[in-house]
Amino acid sequence: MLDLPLVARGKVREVYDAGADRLLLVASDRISAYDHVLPTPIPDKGRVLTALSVWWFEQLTPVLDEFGAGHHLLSVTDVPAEVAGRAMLVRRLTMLPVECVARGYLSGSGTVEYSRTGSIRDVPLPAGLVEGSRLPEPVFTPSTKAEVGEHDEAIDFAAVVGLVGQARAEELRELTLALYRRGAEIALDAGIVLADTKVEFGLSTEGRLTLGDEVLTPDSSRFWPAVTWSPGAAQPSYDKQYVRDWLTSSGWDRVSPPPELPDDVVAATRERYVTAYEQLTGRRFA
Ligand SMILES: Nc1ncnc(-c2cnn(Cc3cccc(F)c3)c2)c1Cl
Repeated sequence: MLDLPLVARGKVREVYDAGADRLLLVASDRISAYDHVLPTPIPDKGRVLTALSVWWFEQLTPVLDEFGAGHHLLSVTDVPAEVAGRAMLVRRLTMLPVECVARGYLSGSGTVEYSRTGSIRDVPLPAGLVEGSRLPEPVFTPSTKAEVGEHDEAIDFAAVVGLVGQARAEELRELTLALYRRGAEIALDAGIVLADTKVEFGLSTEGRLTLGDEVLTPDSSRFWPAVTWSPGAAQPSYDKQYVRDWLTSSGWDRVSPPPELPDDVVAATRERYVTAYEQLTGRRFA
């Protein structure tokens, strides 16, 4: 354990107080599936997802610049040795109470909402869309942060205005959609469909809108292999499908504590994370 005060613990990540208006975001090798954290770690998952976040911060800086916004990353080397490579030293922000989600494809809760209302939030959609369909335009589908372990609660744009004011709400929507569009374009060039993503923003001590948290990772986004994309059914997850399929085949009831993963599923899943990183960034994962 790090000798820093723990600020927050998620399913697969922790946040520590690094003093002087700084935090340490640590990504573990834990993997979650069907809302359960599995007992078997995926070696290097934390390091791959941290390296991917760092790379996305670099790729998305031009978009942030357009909006006069910044990002919170300070360093990945100025971190304790025991978490080297899987920790980000970041500026402490005053986080805005909105989970900013952009969807470019219909899936999960989006499909449920669409099948009930023919739209997603306040955005009417054409008829005939199915699970996995690409949306005519990406849609901003915000939610409020739930307590740890709970699901985020979908909210509409008016509720975002209520939380952060009209101008800030419009800024969050436009910036979230711009970041998603740029990320989806880069990902598709690398053979990965970025179906949706969740980003979080905060205000820096100077009051500047700042992109926080992790960015465009397979844990904060739906990654689908482009080659298997076929609307009409649930799309296979780029990184978690081996785990999901094995858990289903194991007979696990999805309620009792999940079973250990076999070595071959662990190895194949590790390879998916490494391959996603190398395909997206064009860099070898060390
Ligand atoms: N730059 C920032 N300033 C202030 N607060 C945060 C912050 C706090 N929590 N989270 C979400 C989270 C990230 C990882 C592990 C968790 F358990 C929870 C983000 C950040 Cl990133």
